[in-house]
Amino acid sequence: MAEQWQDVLDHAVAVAQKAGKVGLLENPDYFIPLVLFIGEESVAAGEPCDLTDEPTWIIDPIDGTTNFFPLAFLLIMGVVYSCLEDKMFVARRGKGAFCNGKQLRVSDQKDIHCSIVATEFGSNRDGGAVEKIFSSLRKVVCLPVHGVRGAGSAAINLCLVASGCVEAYYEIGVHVWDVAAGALMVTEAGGVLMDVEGGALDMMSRRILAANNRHIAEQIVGQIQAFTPQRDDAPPQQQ
Ligand SMILES: O=P(O)(O)O[C@H]1[C@H](O)[C@@H](O)[C@H](O)[C@@H](O)[C@@H]1O
Ligand SMILES: [Mg+2]
Ligand SMILES: [Mg+2]
Repeated sequence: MAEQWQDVLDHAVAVAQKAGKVGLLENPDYFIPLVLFIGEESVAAGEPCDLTDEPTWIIDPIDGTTNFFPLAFLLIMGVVYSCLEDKMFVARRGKGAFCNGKQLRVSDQKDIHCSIVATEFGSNRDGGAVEKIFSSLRKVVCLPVHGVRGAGSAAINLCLVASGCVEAYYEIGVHVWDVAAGALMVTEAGGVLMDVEGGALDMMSRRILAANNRHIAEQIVGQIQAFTPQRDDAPPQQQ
C-alpha cells in the first residue's frame, strides 16, 4: 500500500514539474485515475466542492495567478512547485516535508518581536472586510513583529512557514485549493495550523493561520479581527 502512495506522489511531482514548464495542465485526466477531484476551475464551472472521506485531489493549477503550481492529495500528500525558483516542495503525511529533496523544518523562534509574519490582502473588496484586513495587519505590525511579508500566493506563504523563512502566515478569504497542499507542508515540517480565532482549522472555512509553534500562533490570533466569508462547501446561492 505504502508503495502505491509513493507512486502516486512521484506521478504528482512529475505532473507539477511539467505543468510548471508549460504553464498549463495539458491533460487534466492525469489527476482522476482513482479519486475525487476539487479544483478552482471546476468549482468555478459549477462542480461541487464537497470534502468526503474518499481520496480527493485538491488542485489549484496556478496559485498567486502567476507562477505557481500547487496541488494536494488531502491529508496524505501535497505538492507545490514554485517554477520561477525551480523549487519542488513535497510533503507526505508522517514522512516529512522536503524542498528539492532537502528536509524542511519550521523556525525555532519563540519571540513574536523577532518573528516575520506573512499575509495577503486577498481578493475581497467589500469595504467591511477590507477594513478588518487592514486593522488586523496594523495590530500585528504593532505587536510589534520584526517584519511582514507576502509572496502573493497562499501555497508559497505556507511553504515559507514550513521552510523556516517566516514564522507565521494568516489569511481570511483563501479557498481549500489555495491551502491544502501547503498546510500539509507546515505540519510535516513541525508547525501548527489553526483557525484565525484560535480554534481547530476548518479547511472549508476559508480562514487559516499557520505558524512555527502554538505560542507564536496564539499571539497573532489575539490581533486578528476575524470575519466569515462564504464557506467553500456552502450550497449554491439561490438566484
Ligand atoms: O491566484 P489564486 O489561485 O486565485 O489564489 C490566490 C487567491 O486568489 C488570493 O485571494 C489569495 O490572497 C492568494 O493568497 C491566493 O494564493
Ligand atoms: Mg489559488
Ligand atoms: Mg488559482
